[in-house]
Amino acid sequence: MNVTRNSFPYGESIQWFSPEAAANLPITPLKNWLLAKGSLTEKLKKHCDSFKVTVLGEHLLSPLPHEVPQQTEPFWVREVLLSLDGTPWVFARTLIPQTLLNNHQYDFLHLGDKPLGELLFTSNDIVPGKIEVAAFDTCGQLAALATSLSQPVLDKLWGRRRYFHIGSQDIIVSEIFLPKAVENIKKYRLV
Ligand SMILES: C=C(O[C@@H]1C=C(C(=O)O)C=C[C@H]1O)C(=O)O
Repeated sequence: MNVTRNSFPYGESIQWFSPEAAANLPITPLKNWLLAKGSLTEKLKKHCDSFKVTVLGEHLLSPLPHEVPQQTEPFWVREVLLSLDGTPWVFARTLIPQTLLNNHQYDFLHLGDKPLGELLFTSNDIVPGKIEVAAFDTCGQLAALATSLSQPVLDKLWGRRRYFHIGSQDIIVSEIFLPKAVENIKKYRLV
């Protein structure tokens, strides 16, 4: 894996759509992964012996253009790769409002290689919200990341964005399925 923290952030600005409004959603089983409501970490762990979170970078950053409308203050941005048995399957980018960083109930700043989902899905105060979807071009920044991971991008990369409500604040988690994930999900009809 020859990605480095030097290229962080990798995130790419895109228009997200509600699944109902999205054109040409992929067919199942990939569609089911895009719209699954539970922890992606737990879902991925069922399909490997070794699951790993690799942090590509974490920092207070301004959102990408149009990423968080009406918001100007910086967010804590965390980008990771989720790998199954050494192969990256998912690129994830999470935006955490600064006001939540002072919330001592959740230690977002020191997650390290612990999956964020283990925190988000174990608190009754964190409420999963809507899911949006998007398809990233084969010539974009995330496609370049996949290529650098020795995963040629022959088709659009599908991703989803989920909102997690904590009080009046939202954590925004986007997850893009890399070619190897799509290949295995389709080949073995993984659920
Ligand atoms: C939100 C979840 O956490 C996962 C882990 C992440 C991380 O550690 O940064 C980011 C996105 C998710 O794929 C989940 O498991 O559903």
